[in-house]
Parts: sequence; structure tokens; C-alpha cells
Amino acid sequence: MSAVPDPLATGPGALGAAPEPATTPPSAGRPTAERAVLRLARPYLGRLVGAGLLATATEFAGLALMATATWLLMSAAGRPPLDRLTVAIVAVRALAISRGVFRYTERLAGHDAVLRMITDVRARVFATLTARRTTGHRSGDVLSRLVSDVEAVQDLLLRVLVPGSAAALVGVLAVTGAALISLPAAGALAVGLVIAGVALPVLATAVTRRSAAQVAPLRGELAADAIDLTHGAADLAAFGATDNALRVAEHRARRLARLERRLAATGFAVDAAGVLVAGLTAGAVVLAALAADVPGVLVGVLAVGSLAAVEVTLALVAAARQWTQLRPGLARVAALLDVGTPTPSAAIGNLTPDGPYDLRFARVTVRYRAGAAPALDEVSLDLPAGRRIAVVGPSGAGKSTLAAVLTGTVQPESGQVTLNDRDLSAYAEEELPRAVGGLLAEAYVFHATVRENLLLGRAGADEAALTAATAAAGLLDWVRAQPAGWDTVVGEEGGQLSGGQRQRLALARALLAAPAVLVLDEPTEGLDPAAADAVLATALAATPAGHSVLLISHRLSGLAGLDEIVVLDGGRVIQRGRHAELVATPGWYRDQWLLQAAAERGYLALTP
Ligand SMILES: Nc1ncnc2c1ncn2[C@@H]1O[C@H](COP(=O)(O)OP(=O)(O)OP(=O)(O)O)[C@@H](O)[C@H]1O
Repeated sequence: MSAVPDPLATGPGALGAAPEPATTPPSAGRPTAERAVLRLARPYLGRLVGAGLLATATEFAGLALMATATWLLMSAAGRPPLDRLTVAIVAVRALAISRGVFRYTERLAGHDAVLRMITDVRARVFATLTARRTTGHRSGDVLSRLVSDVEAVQDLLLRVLVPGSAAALVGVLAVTGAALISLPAAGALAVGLVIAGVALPVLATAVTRRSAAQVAPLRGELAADAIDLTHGAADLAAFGATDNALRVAEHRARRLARLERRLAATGFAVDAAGVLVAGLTAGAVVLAALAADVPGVLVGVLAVGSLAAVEVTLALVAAARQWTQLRPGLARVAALLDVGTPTPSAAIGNLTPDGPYDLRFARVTVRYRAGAAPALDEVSLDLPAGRRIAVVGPSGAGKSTLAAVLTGTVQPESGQVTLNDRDLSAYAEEELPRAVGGLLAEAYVFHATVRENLLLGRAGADEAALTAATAAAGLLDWVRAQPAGWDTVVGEEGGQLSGGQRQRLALARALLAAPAVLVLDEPTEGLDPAAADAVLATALAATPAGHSVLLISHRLSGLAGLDEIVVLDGGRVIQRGRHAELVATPGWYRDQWLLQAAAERGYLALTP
């Protein structure tokens, strides 16, 4: 098979060798991660610019407050006219109050915009990761991407761009203000601000870039280790591999701690340099003002104002440091969503869940490794809208591979898969699940309520839809018997459910999603024969007419009503036809049918 592009691949697992530093360089031709984030933020740009202006107003109010208060204190000693003092007192009060109001509204506007955007980004990341579920990402790493990498997008806007642009604007305003009093003093201030706001951030970024780039992937790997060590504890102990796995995880944890200590130490050094720059700038401004014969009170105002202005501009150092740490996460989110790169689907238009869709496999060959035997060997298949087919065959025949090709998670080496006469690869990965999807191998059940697990299939589905899907999957009686009903929590990976209940829940979610091309990979696995027949019949009956179904099954019972049954063996189609034809023809299907029927008769005879 041609490899599925995997921008997420990181270092080895807990049982593997000690980790190598992993970074994700932005690939050529792709927009930079920052530009990609700005593209994502475009619908919320107005609110973000508003937040930036409010942040500028906040910082400027603080600076003006310091300068006015200094003028008030220094000129009070000279007993100026009372009305001048009164104006200054009112200004100090007004600035103090407005600073709080500006800060509050800035936080409100900035967080409102960013949280809206983040919801959108997280949903897209989740959809893309779900679509790529067979590409082998470790679950802890996926969790880390969903949580910390998406937070990097939030932090870039809230902690870097908004405060950074506010600091730069306030710097310009401060120099303009100083120039009104004395040009040489303004020149000295400008030099100090450039050192604090440009040179120091560049230095901080250069010094911390390498360590910071290693921190995010390392955190992802450590999260994956933690999950593997917890979930796989029994297996690790059984194979005597616990010590080795712990050693690898500890090695990673120590490396992470070392990197974070180094980053913190560099941060403190840069902070100290910032304080030094503030003091030196104020000193230079005072000297320049005195040399230019500026009156004493205004020299004081310039000195305190310069200290405050440098302090504000030093926010750029924090922003730059933050930015360095965020870059790997941002690059991974951008690469994952591949935002900005116009996808062919953009030209095609959005896929709708209802179709109609005609799906066609033409001589499709899949090979997982070069030189290995093909998992699918020149398989052709027609799945026009409304048709229902089953793919059966022995273990390893290529059934799940066929489903993976259909959902776009595995690319064929040769041949073509088309959806409405367009190659499947022409559709965006996150868009395809709207048209093609269902219950795929090893469906994941989340540590959440029954309702939340179901709503993942179709957000916003009403109670009637939940009830219908759950009834079709044969889980409704169980849900109704639970004290918490739909709000019953199913445990980590559905651990508080039986295997059969977990399978029914996953099936109900697939039926609720009701994509126009429904793939059901072993939907009745783990159910006893009678329950399996009943669930398969209700599930097929619940699928809307006009939607097509591709059922993958080991069991041959319940397939009589399907339009076609395709028998795979060793990746090749060895038989195809309707159930009645196949049981009448000597071959794998008839042999297997007779074997299964006899085994199930025996099972039923033994069942009380
Ligand atoms: N991710 C993978 N990497 C390498 N080889 C794979 C991968 N997935 C499947 N294969 C190989 O491809 C072949 C077909 O596997 P597939 O899972 O499609 O079979 P299947 O018919 O679904 O089997 P089962 O009924 O046991 O689930 C097998 O030989 C299998 O070893």
C-alpha cells in the first residue's frame, strides 16, 4: 500500500528503545503553523482585534497612571494651583478604574473569541484523528494532541499575539509621549524599548528553541507511556516486562524534567536581563532629559514612565518564550488539519450525510509492506446507493482492509475507489466520514455517559433518534433498566459494560450517525447466535432506504436478504452471489455455512 501520510508519528513506545528527540519541521510548501492558525481564526478576527485594542488600552492606562501619579507627587511639593492638582487627581482615579474595566473586557472578548474557535478546532482535530484511527497512533499520544496541542492554538492567540501586539503598540505610544517632552529622551527610550522588545525576545527564542521543540513530543510520549503502563499493567507483568517499561518511562520523565529545568533557568536569566534593561533605559532617559534642560518634574515623569514602558514591552519576551514552546504543538495541529492547503474537496463541495452515493472498487490492490503478499488483490466491487452487500471470508482474508480502504484510512497500491465517480482520495479526510462510516474494527467507547457516547455519532440527535438507534442495536432495555438511564457512565473504554453491551453501544452510535454508506465491521461480535441474528436484522431494518450497507462478518447467518455476498480469501474474491445461490454451490461459503449451522444448532441445544 502507499503509506498514509502520518504527520503525527513520534518516538517509540514504552516498550521500545530510549526515545530520540522528535520534532516536526514545517513541511515545504505548507503555510507556517502560525499562518495556519490565523486562517483558522479568521472568522473571529474582529473579536481578536477588539481584544488586542482593549489590551493596549489596559497597558496604556497603567503607563499613563504611573506618569500622572508621578507628576502629581512631584509637583504637589511645589504647591501648584489647586485646580491643576484636582485635574491630576481625577485623572489618576479615572485611569485606575478604567484600567480594571479594560482588563476585564479584554479578557472577556479574547476568551470568548478563542474558546469559540477552539471548540471548532478541537472538533476538527477529533474528526481527523477518528478518520485516521487505523494508522496506529497510541491512545495517550492522541489524547495529548487533542488536549495540549489544541491548547497551543489557544495560547498562541491569548498569550502571544494579543499581549504581544498590545506591548508593541504601547511602546510606540510611550515613545511618542516622551517625544512631546524631549526628543533626546524619546530616542533613549526607543533604544531601550527595542532592546527589551526585540533583542531580548530574539535572544530568548534562540536560546530556548531547541529544548522547547523537544518538550511537546516528549510530553505526548510520556502521556502515552502512562496510559500503556496503566492499561497494559497486567500484560506487562505477565511477560515480565514491567521493569523495562518503567525504566523507559522514567528515562523519558527525567529527560523532560531536565529540559524544563533548562528552560526555566534560561527564563530567569532573560527576566533578570529585562530588569537591567529597564533600569539602564530609565537612567539613559534621565541623563538625556537633564542634558536637554527638561524641568525636574517632567524628568521624574519620564523616568517613571520609561520604567513602566519597558516593563510593558518585556511582555514580548514572555510572548516569544511562550511562542517557542508552542511551536511544535502548533505545527502538529496545522499539519494534522492541513489548513490552508486547498483540499480537492473544497472544489467538490461538501459531502452530505444523505447522499445518494455510488461507491465502486475497480481492481483494488492493497499491500501493507513492499514485497509482502497483498491484503487485497485486484478486488472489484459495486456499491450503488441503496445496495446491501456482505463481505465474508476466513480470518486474514482482507475484510477489514476493504473497510479501511472504503473509509479512506488505507490507500490502495493500485486500482481505483470512486465515490460518485470521483476518486476517494479527492475527498478531505475529515469530510469523508459524513458520507462513509459506521462501526469499524475496534470501535472506541469513551469514558462518558451512554448519551454522550451516542451523540458522538450525531451531535444534537433528539431522544427519539437515540431511542430508535439504541433499540435497533438491542441496548434499549438495558439503558432503561439503569438507574441513571442515558446518563449511565460506561467507564474507561466502556469497562463497566459487558463485551456485548459495548458492541451494541458502538453499533447504536453507528446507526445514529446513519451515513449514506454504512460500514458494519463485525457488528454482532461477542453476541450469542440468537442475539446476533436479532441485532443484525433490526440494524439492517433501521438503515434508511437509499443508504447502502457493507457488512463484514464471520457469521453467515442472517445474510439471506442481502443483495450480494462477496467471499474473500487471501485478499482475492473467490465467490460472489446471493446467499441462496452460494449455499447451493460447492465451495467455501457452503462448507462454512454447514459448519456454522451445525455448531450453532449444538450451541442452542446446550443452551437452557
Ligand atoms: N496494519 C497492518 N499492517 C500490516 N499488515 C496488516 C495490517 N492490517 C492487516 N494486515 C494484514 O493484511 C491481511 C488482511 O487483514 P484484514 O485485517 O483485512 O483481514 P480480515 O479478513 O479482516 O481478518 P479478521 O477476520 O481476522 O479480522 C492479513 O494478512 C493481515 O495480517
